[in-house]
Amino acid sequence: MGRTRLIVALDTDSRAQAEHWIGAVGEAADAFKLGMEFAYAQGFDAVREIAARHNVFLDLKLHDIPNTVARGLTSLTPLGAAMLTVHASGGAAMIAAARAALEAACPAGERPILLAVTVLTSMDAAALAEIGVPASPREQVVRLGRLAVEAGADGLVCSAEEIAPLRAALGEKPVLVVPGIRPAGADRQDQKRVMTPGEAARAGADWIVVGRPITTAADPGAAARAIREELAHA
Ligand SMILES: O=c1ccn([C@@H]2O[C@H](COP(=O)(O)O)[C@@H](O)[C@H]2O)c(=O)[nH]1
Repeated sequence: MGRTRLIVALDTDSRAQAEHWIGAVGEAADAFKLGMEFAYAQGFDAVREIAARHNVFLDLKLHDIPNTVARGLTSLTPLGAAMLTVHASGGAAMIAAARAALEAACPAGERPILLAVTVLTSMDAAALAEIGVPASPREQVVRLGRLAVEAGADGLVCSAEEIAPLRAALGEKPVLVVPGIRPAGADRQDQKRVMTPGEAARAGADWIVVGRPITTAADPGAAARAIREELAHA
């Protein structure tokens, strides 16, 4: 097995569906992602219960003024998630406040990994231009990635296309978590910046995040195991 680990995104509003996917995928997943859809529908007790049994990436993408993000993260830490997200575009002060809040809320060495989402993998250059950003996704990801890591983020969420430029700019230390993963021939759906699991692994992803290619498969367990095989042989 290479260094790249698999996070399966449990994008559902149903606890029963999430538990079914967890059971089907089993040890093929290194972690499970819970996001807005699950947390808003099922509440944080359900998140806590799953995090007590599994490695959980709680992807709520906080984006607000520094004080509000800091206090929000403080409230999330008792849930036991291993990784939490904020938007890098919230700025350096917000990210620094997020890091300080996690350090204050958790014993040394036990805090969740703080990840900053750079440019959503559903966005291309045209989508960035629409919001007034006259840069390529690659340029914007490196700009925001540098800002976030210098402000205290432990890692970044980016597409596989930006792994090499981020490593060149920031070295090996930041944890790179990579959604926008599609097995060869799979539908991109709303994702714009995509690569296959093997390509992302060869590019140096620490983690890949895969949702619908696994959860909508006829056999989610087999789909997850096939991705693990691809990672192992990358
Ligand atoms: O830039 C981002 C940040 C987060 N995500 C999340 O990853 C999964 C991807 O799901 P797929 O079904 O494999 O497309 C999903 O939970 C997103 O919220 C992302 O895609 N891009």
